[in-house]
Amino acid sequence: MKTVFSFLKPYFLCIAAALFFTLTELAVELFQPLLMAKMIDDGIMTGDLGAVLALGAAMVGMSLAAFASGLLNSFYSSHVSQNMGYDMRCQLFEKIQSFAFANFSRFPASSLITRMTNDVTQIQNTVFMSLRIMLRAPLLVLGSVVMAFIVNARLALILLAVVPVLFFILVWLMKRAGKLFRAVQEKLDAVNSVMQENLAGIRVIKAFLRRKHESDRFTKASKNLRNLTVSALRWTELAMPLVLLVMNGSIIVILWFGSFEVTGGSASVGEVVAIVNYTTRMTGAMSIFSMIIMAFSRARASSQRIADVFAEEISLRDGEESDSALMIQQGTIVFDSVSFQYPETEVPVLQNISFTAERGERVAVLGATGSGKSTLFQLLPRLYDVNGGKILIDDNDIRKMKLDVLRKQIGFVPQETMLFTGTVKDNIAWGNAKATMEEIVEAAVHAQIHDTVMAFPDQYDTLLGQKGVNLSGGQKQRLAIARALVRKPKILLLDDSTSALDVKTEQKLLAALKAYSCTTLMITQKMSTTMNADTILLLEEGRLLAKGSHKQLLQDCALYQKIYHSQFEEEDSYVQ
Ligand SMILES: Nc1ncnc2c1ncn2[C@@H]1O[C@H](COP(=O)(O)OP(=O)(O)OP(=O)(O)O)[C@@H](O)[C@H]1O
Repeated sequence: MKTVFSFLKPYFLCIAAALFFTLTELAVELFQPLLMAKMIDDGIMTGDLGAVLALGAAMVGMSLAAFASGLLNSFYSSHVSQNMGYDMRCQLFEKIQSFAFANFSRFPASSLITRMTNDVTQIQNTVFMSLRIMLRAPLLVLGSVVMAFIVNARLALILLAVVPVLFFILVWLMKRAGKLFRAVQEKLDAVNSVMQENLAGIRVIKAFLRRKHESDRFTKASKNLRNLTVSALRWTELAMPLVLLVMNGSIIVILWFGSFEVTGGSASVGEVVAIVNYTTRMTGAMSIFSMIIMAFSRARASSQRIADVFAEEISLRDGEESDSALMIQQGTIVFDSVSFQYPETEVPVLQNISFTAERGERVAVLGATGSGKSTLFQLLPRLYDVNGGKILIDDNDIRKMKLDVLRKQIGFVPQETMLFTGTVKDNIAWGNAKATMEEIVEAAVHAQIHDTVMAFPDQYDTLLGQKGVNLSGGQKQRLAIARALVRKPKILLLDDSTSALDVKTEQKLLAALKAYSCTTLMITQKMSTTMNADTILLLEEGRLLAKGSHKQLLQDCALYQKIYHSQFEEEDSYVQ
């Protein structure tokens, strides 16, 4: 719970106010039975109407004070819990944003979503309850025992014997349930994960008629969640009946001994009534306490899960040089004996890759599927760091550059196009928040999407659905390219980003890119694209098999010749 306490620190004064009003409310509650006893013994038993009225008026006044204190306590409790939850979510979001790709392999997206939503809510609810009633419950129990001693010490001894035993049983239950609730939250992650995959892949699921299969997967995950929650709740639900049994038993014992005390003259009727009243209040408080145990044990588990995210060490260090000399001026890229393997795998994905891409050069990256092309691209904006060798941009090792500086000047169009809910304009400007409308249109024109956008009913204000569902594959790709171009990048990375474009549109797009004089690396499978590149890198199983111009490779590289002939023969056979 250390994490929760650190988030509560800024609200120290509000917490103090909430506790103050809890104590006021509690003081009134504890004095009420005392006044009642006095009213019975000094007013009702003696027939003194004046005393009854005076004590009655005092009781009404105190009840109003308790009401006002309760309201103010609620106000401060919700202020603290909601703001603390807000702070926690914002800081979690910031932390997750700073995660490197390797960190995400330890925290799947579904689990991070549960942590940011459900886990924070569990903590918020518990903080609210704690400030509102949790403190009140143990204090009411303690206060009741003390007041019972003031009223009649002999009868109060019964309570003193019962309360500690009950308290230890409740704490034991809480610890046991806590472990189970951590597992419950993990099962909730699993349900969210299935749900997330289903929503993202709904088209494939329908197309492959896999609804039944997916329903079964969801049912299985939900059943696991239900079963574990039920076993966790069994422990916590044991608490309430246990409290009621023990406390009601205590009342019977108090009445039994009380009757002897009253007969023997060592206790008054009012005293016995007051002690029974305190015991009833304690029963209520203990019942609330047992209910809160469930929330508390769950919040402990949630707090640990949130602490795990905060404790996660970011596996990618930001460069320390803020020197403007380390800005990208030219965009010359040097890969110097670069090797790389993913953190979770044993096998190197790239081995000893060396090449240079001069300013404004167009480099085509070619290779079989799984040969490491996308991985090579991900190393440039430092989505991962190299394991061996180094990457230089304008002679600066990219690990020394500030991540912001580096990424700002790279236009990256990943293989899987990612668009956001919003307008076409918003989606292009996403690449450069400061872009003017002219710059947005200019980028769209160069990306060959402007005419298509102008044909939409609302043109640049046309709303795109989630992930751009209302666009074709080629339209999405061109919008993603426009988003990269609006940054006016020094380096442009196109990861198979023109695969859905016809040859004519692709050629127009490549010609338009000349206006940017950026160094362009493009992964492609199309010979028509490769032929126009200044340099071609041919990858095979993570190694750089050949590099050179189309002419050179066609002369010297057997694999390149094979790819070339296979594609052109294929095209010829289509023509025939
Ligand atoms: N996040 C990852 N974690 C572990 N291994 C990965 C990860 N991403 C890719 N790989 C592995 O790295 C190798 C290279 O993958 P990469 O995506 O770079 O290939 P590619 O040449 O771009 O393939 P394609 O043309 O199919 O996109 C593959 O064997 C792949 O299984």
